[in-house]
Amino acid sequence: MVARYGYGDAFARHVDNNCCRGQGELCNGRVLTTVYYMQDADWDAETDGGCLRLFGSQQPLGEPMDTAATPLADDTPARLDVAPLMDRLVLFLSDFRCPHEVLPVRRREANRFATTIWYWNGDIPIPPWWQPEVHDCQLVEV
Ligand SMILES: O=C(O)CCC(=O)C(=O)O
Ligand SMILES: [Fe+2]
Repeated sequence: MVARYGYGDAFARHVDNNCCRGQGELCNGRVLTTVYYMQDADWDAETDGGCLRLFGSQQPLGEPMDTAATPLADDTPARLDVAPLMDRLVLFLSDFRCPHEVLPVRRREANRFATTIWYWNGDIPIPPWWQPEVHDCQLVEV
């Protein structure tokens, strides 16, 4: 998936696969998330925003898992802000262990481009409720 975030765009905190150790109603089979950033090389995260913010696990590790769809806790502190710098590749686990969000883009006229590829567990069928979302399908000149 290629995504373009313009001025003010953000992506609220979420996990890419709301799943606990392969179990749970909302499992969608995603195992590993890879994000590759492609915007202008002069992107300055301090002024332009758009960082990928990574949080700690949404459930304690090493304890019995609640495999029901788990609400995203909003009280765990951010672990790391990753600047979406040109040519940077970020990999993280898709499940409950890696909640994340995209902070708002703060520069007018800016385009934050990211290509996201999810590595899939082929044993898990794509659930009927999960359909790839199409957001803003304009072609953008770069
Ligand atoms: O663009 C990013 O940094 C992350 C995007 C993301 O979280 C997603 O597409 O699920
Ligand atoms: Fe995500």
